[in-house]
Amino acid sequence: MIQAAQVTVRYGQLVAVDHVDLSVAQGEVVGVVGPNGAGKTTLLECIEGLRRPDSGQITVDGLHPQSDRAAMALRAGVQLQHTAFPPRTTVEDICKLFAGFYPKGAGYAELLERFGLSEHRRQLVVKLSGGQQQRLSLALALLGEPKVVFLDELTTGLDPAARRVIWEELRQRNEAGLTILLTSHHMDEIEFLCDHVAVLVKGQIMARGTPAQLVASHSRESLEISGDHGSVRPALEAISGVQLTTTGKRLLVQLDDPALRAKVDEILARHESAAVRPLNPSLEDAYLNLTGEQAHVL
Ligand SMILES: Nc1ncnc2c1ncn2[C@@H]1O[C@H](COP(=O)(O)OP(=O)(O)OP(=O)(O)O)[C@@H](O)[C@H]1O
Repeated sequence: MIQAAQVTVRYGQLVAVDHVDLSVAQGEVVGVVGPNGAGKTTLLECIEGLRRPDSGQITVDGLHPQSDRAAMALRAGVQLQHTAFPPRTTVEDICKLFAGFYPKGAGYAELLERFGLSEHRRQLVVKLSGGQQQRLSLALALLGEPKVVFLDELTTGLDPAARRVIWEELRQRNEAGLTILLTSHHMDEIEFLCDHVAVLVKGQIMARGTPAQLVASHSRESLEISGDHGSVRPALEAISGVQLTTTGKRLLVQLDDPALRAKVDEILARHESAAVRPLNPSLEDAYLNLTGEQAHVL
């Protein structure tokens, strides 16, 4: 459905997207994750046809995103990271306007109901809360029953219940064949929705795979120690390959090699005042390890 080959975008001296290859099969859900400024939005804008890359080739369902714009608009739905709505329009006005763009766009009432916006249909769009505007922009992206949607920071600013509704809606549409390319900073969202993930750092893809593959290859065995961890710290620090991070009253212990666990356990057994909890490896751990340099800078 989406083929991007060697896509490069420069803003002056900055290479925001650097020879990126990305392919998304029909019916697949792919997430692009990465630190702020990694180039995710820029890459999506190129695939959506909103920005021309300096070099590289992109096709979406066999179309060229920029030269086949009219045909693209009928097949692809887009939710931008920020959407500016016209100031004097109501929710219903904007839905009617968008519905008019598509042959199958009339059924917006159901989408508004699904996304909890029915009661706001006569309200000015600019008076919606940030989360409500986000839900509206997602409803508008789905209005034309597209074959593929591009969702930039899908649920940023949404309350937990709204996130669940949106995840379920997308999952159902994906099961019915919708292809989804999204960006998100929420690893739980990526794990819930995505078949594949690409990790973008400084414009380059530095890892890709299923969420489970990324967890298996890039997360480290971790333990959390609460209680009296001050006394145990020096002994753990002395083990090469053990990383310690203090988070509030807790000590996070990460092992570069699972074989170090026996040594760590031996030390912990001598310090009974320290309460130990093993942490399940997660996509967030894998992400932080992959983008460690950026996490460190922050
Ligand atoms: N129009 C622009 N002109 C100049 N530089 C830009 C422009 N848009 C983005 N950039 C720069 O390009 C880099 C990539 O930005 P981009 O918005 O694609 O990152 P992102 O991964 O989407 O970030 P975020 O997670 O913060 O949304 C950043 O360093 C940004 O400052």
